[in-house]
Amino acid sequence: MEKITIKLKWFLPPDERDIHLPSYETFGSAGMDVEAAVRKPLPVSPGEIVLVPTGFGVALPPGFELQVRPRSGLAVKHGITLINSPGTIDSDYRGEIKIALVNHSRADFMVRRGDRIAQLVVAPVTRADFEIVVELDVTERGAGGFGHTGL
Ligand SMILES: O=c1ccn([C@H]2C[C@H](O)[C@@H](COP(=O)(O)OP(=O)(O)OP(=O)(O)O)O2)c(=O)[nH]1
Repeated sequence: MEKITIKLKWFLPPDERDIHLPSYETFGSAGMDVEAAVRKPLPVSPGEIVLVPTGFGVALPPGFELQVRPRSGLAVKHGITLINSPGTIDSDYRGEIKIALVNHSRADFMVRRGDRIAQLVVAPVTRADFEIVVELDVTERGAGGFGHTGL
């Protein structure tokens, strides 16, 4: 398994670094769970979007991104997911990473300090240039899409 090192900077003063660094929960986890660095419990009403601080920022090596993804348990049990899923952390971003939660349930949800609210997946980035052509090559699918093979 490939492993890279990511520089991480706390955005919290030393006496508020009780938040755990993002970490893999099991040997085979693809994502590192990330904790909420809220000072006090933060309610998320039905339909509401909140930006939750994580207390840290990173400098990714060029050629990598971090994808911010929902946790399935929070989504299925509480309707809590990410409004921008998957969020993109660019390799040149130097601000605090924030998690854009949305509450799709009919009940209030409370985000508490240290709650594992999302997961971060390290991913390689491939960039592309465009080559302008007059015609695209012919395929069996053609312009079929959006369920044209049936549901
Ligand atoms: O869930 C997220 C998504 C983004 N970001 C930060 C890191 C990312 O590098 C930056 C910009 O994100 P993005 O490119 O998705 O936002 P944009 O709306 O295109 O803004 P910008 O014009 O600043 O690039 O915001 C987060 O902290 N959390």
